[in-house]
Order: sequence, then C-alpha cells, then structure tokens
Amino acid sequence: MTLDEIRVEIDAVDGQMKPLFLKRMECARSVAETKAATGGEVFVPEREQAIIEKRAGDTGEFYDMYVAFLRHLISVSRYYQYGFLSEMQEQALSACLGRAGLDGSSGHRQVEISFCCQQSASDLNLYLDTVKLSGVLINEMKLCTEDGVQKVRMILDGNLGERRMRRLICQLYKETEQFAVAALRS
Ligand SMILES: O=C(O)C(=O)C[C@]1(C(=O)O)C=C[C@@H](O)C=C1
Repeated sequence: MTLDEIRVEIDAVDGQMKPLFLKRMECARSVAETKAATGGEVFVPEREQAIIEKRAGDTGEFYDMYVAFLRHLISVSRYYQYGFLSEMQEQALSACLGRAGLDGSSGHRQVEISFCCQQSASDLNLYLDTVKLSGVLINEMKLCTEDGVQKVRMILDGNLGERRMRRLICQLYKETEQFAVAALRS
C-alpha cells in the first residue's frame, strides 16, 4: 500500500468514527439532563473503571493506548456535561469561595487555585486537557510531588464571572483532591 492509499483508509476510519463520537456526546448531554433533574454527580469513577475493564481487555499491545483513548473520551464527556449544570457550578463556586473566605464578585483578573492528584494515576494530563478545552489560560503553574501525591498550584487568567471559568472551577472542584481557590488576584 502506498502512503496515499493508507491515508485514504485513515480518512475512511475517521469518517466512520465521527458520527459515533457525536452520538456519544449526545448521550452525554442526555446523562447531564438526567443528572440535573436527579442531582447525581457527573464524575462516577466506578462506572469509568467498569467501562475500561469491559472494553480494553482484548486490545492486546494497544491496551495502554486504548485505555488512554477511553479516559480522554470520558473526560471530554464530563467536560461537556458540566456545561449544562449551572446550578452545580454555582454550588461548587460558593462552596470553595466560602471555604476560603473570598468574595467572587470582587474585581479580579486572575484566579489562583490548588489541588492534588495521585502521581500513579496520571490524571494531571487529563486536567490540563480540561483547562485547554475550557479556553481558560494558565498564567503560572507549580507542581511538586511528595509521597506519590502531586500538589498543583495554578494561576488562571480570567474572572469568576466568566462562564468558562465557573465551569472549569466546578469540574476541578468536583474531580480533584483538596481543590481550593487560594486567591483572587487583581
Ligand atoms: O454514566 C455516567 O454516569 C456518565 O456520566 C457517562 C460517563 C461516560 O461518558 O461514559 C461520564 C462520566 C462518568 O464519570 C461516567 C461515565
């Protein structure tokens, strides 16, 4: 097969995957609507583990790559879901601002946050992808690892009044360990 012929095949595969991706995102929307009505959490780690165990077992040499693909796919699904859950966003925001004694309506241009993740689970790359997806820019980032726990500190450009910032803060608050808004910076 020539390179051009292989690329025709890749284009055909991508063409088949696209409607399936769109269909899966439609399902994510329906799940979000159901959860908005019933109050369920977006992030259900045991369900994600079950999906991975059920699907990835027979992928042979591609096991790690297929697991990475599934984890990214599901992380995108979660990101999409949080966008529909404005009540959850508001609750998450007031919980972390209240805990830090901060006033979200104060004038600020940057939001400093901190959270932890397990080094072995390599979740940090997924969270960085989520930040990228949200459109919020990282101005500064510090990472230190102690006893297998990654402690992350980020300064994000933007204001808590922006929808994309509220959605991002909500997702990180719900999914990471020890999430905190450390400061609102002007
Ligand atoms: O099954 C759910 O509860 C979903 O929200 C769907 C889904 C997925 O995209 O597969 C997304 C987030 C959950 O953590 C688990 C699975």
